[in-house]
Amino acid sequence: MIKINEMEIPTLDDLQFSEKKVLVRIDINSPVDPETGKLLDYSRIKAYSSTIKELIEKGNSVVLMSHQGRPGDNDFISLEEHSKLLNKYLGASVEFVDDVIGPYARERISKLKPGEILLLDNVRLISEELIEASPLQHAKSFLVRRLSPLFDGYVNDAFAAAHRSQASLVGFPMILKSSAGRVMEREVLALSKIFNPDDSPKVFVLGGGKVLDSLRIIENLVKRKLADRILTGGLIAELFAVAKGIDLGRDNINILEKKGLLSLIPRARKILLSGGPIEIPVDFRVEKEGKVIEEPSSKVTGAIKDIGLTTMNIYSSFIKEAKVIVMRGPMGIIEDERFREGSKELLNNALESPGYVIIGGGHMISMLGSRDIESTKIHVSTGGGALLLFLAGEKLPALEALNMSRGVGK
Ligand SMILES: Nc1ncnc2c1ncn2[C@@H]1O[C@H](COP(=O)(O)OP(=O)(O)O)[C@@H](O)[C@H]1O
Ligand SMILES: O=C(OP(=O)(O)O)[C@H](O)COP(=O)(O)O
Repeated sequence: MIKINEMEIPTLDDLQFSEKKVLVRIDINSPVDPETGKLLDYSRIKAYSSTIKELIEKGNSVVLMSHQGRPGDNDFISLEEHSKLLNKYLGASVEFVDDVIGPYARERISKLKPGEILLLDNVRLISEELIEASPLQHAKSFLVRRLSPLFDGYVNDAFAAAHRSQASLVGFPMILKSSAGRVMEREVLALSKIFNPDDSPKVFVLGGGKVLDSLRIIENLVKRKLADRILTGGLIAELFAVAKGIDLGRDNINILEKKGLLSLIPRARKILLSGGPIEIPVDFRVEKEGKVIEEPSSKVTGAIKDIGLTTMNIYSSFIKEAKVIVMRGPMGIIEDERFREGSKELLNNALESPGYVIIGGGHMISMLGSRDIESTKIHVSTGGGALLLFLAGEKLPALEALNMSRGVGK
């Protein structure tokens, strides 16, 4: 049992699943090359071997479930490639089922034999999965009602998605005997141990494209006075620049508008006015007429794709002085080799600094590449938004649902 934040979360040790049929929610949502549609990084896929092997070795049959991307985004793809990689890293057969709750999936699950492993297709193909609702509401979803009768138990190992109150993450623990998986257990225990709110200076490096997540994280960090500096990059940096009254030029404003982000400007402005320790880039690396140039944030005319050199130096000086550095979300469009330098530079400075580094998020983890990170001064989390919200002290719905699940189920 994990006891944390007044919660008691069952682990695999508490439920001792053996010779059962177990639904396992993992998070193998991974960066995708927008040109080829192929996966760019396998870190999350590799992470789940221990949980799956432990269940199989006890004679259980396992059905894996995950999301990939979001409908409408170019990384919203089927999990077929993921199943081949799971097969490779597990060293066991993982059968891909191109269905989620339909008759074929249910038929195949009902015929599972001990030791067999299935991977269902992208759970966000089911529209109700994208609804944020309570565990009890999601317990009544088609997803939960169609699948839960087929299983003896449910394991949630998707720490990286634990901040989402979505059906596959919070509904099943209301019906089935449930536990955290080993990835979830390790992340929660490790982060609770290493993250001491009193350690300072604490520098957060927040970038990426999930601006709503980042705003929620920054509001928590500022409210709880957990950050000594918040260095922004990616789209969140652009939002704060506009909130500060900086004109980023029509191209960049159009991108923010197209993504529905301009309505978030008042929230960003409120954070700035409250004295939040927010740093925004003083220059950007932009693409203009096919060329890559650097422009000061006060005179941007090209399409912003990364932070600029002066900003890299300023941010690096903060990082070098930090006792703890938390990084989530890249500084630029790292899928394009030309716009990786900002993220790479800050990551290198963090790893070379005397501070303790916590890095998370599918894209930022991919920046580690094959670097040897066995050092004791870094924690690589599978989570990005989930990691930051957990560190910021916010309740994670998936953990809350597991806490509520004690005593539930057959
Ligand atoms: N300036 C930018 N404009 C548009 N997209 C950006 C920008 N900087 C970074 N991104 C995008 O952010 C995405 C990663 O964001 P996110 O998913 O929040 O990171 P993580 O996976 O590390 O949590 C990448 O696809 C990247 O292309
Ligand atoms: O990649 C994830 O989050 P992250 O981008 O914060 O690392 C999780 O899989 C959650 O994905 P979502 O943000 O589409 O719900």
